[in-house]
Amino acid sequence: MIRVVLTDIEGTTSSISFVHDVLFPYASEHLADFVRTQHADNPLVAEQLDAVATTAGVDRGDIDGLIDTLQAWIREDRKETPLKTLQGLIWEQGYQQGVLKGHIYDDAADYLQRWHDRGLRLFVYSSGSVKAQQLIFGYTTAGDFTPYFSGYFDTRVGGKKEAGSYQAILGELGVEPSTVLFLSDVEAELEAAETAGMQTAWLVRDGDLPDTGRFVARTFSEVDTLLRKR
Ligand SMILES: CSCCC(=O)C(=O)COP(=O)(O)O
Ligand SMILES: [Mg+2]
Repeated sequence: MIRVVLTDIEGTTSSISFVHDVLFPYASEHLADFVRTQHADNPLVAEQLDAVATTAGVDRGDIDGLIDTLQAWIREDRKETPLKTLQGLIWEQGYQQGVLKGHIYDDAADYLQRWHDRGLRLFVYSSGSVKAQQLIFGYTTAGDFTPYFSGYFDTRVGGKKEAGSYQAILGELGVEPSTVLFLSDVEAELEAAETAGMQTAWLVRDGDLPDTGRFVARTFSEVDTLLRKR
């Protein structure tokens, strides 16, 4: 029986276009100013810049080079943990100023609440940092959804296409793998979760439905039919 729902964000609870056409451009626009004003005073920012310098082989004192690297990573949609941490800190300002409002599909909003109220435990696993996850769900156009979640996981447990990441999450949750349903729009992530023993549902929000042996759903309402059966 499924007792835990672990959900992806982009393409699953929230639209890809919100992330790519709103969040990423906002981070790109404010990155240089944010890094230049914060890099000396904020230890968390300094730590991320250390990691960018190491990963990219850029001199740590070359702030322009580090900013150029981060801008390239945003364009390439790289899931690098220091970029994701910095993006979360930059988006925080936008959400707090009311410039950003998180997108959540109506059906996701509806069923996250219903599943929580039915006693299922809900967790997030996204490439966005835990802070970014709490912000997108804390400041949605439909209100604050953070009370429904029991916890959040980001790339600090590992990449989303690696089975080891799901094993690490299972270790932290302390539950049987088959009691967890992982929701995502990316097949390689579903495969990794299945390797770790989780059940999965593939959210296909737009376009043709794939011909696959996996459970495929357009909406969380369709996922609910699976939850009620298993
Ligand atoms: C937490 S909102 C921003 C999402 C993000 O930065 C991203 O890269 C999308 O990753 P996901 O794993 O949710 O597809
Ligand atoms: Mg996704």
